[in-house]
Amino acid sequence: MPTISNFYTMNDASKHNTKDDCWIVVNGKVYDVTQYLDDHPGGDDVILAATGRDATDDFEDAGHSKSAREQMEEYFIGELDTSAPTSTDKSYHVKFVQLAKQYWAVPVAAVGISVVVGFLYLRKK
Ligand code: HEM
Repeated sequence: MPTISNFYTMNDASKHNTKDDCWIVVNGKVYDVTQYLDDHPGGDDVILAATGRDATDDFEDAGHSKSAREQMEEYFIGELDTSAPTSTDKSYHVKFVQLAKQYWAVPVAAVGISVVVGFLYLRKK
């Protein structure tokens, strides 16, 4: 029987980063491990620290057993949607708007100073 999978972006997953609501992303899959945090032999802190990002390396580095990997599937809730832009993959116009928002004061200050200097210069004449 075909299974229909949910898709979540990294942004969606990163909103679930507390002890009462905790999702992790490992190997392109999203897991809701809220109910498992207290039972995790490696402690809840390591899992909480791995939220909001790809936790594959941390998960693999811990050398999880086959049974740990099987147990993990109980918490599977969907696949990672990699088609959505992430914070490290922004289109040029998004970057431009962000920079414009961040640095709008620079051209405004330059124009303001020029106007004041021009005004003072004209008054001296
Ligand atoms: C649903 C997800 C997870 C499950 C079911 C799970 C399960 C387990 C289990 C059963 C162990 C005991 C050793 C073993 O049998 O391999 C373990 C150990 C450990 N886990 Fe996880 N784990 C999960 C996610 C994670 C994540 C995301 C991390 C790191 C960010 C992590 C870090 C560790 C560490 C560091 C240990 C070693 C503890 C020690 O040896 O003292 N685990 N985990």
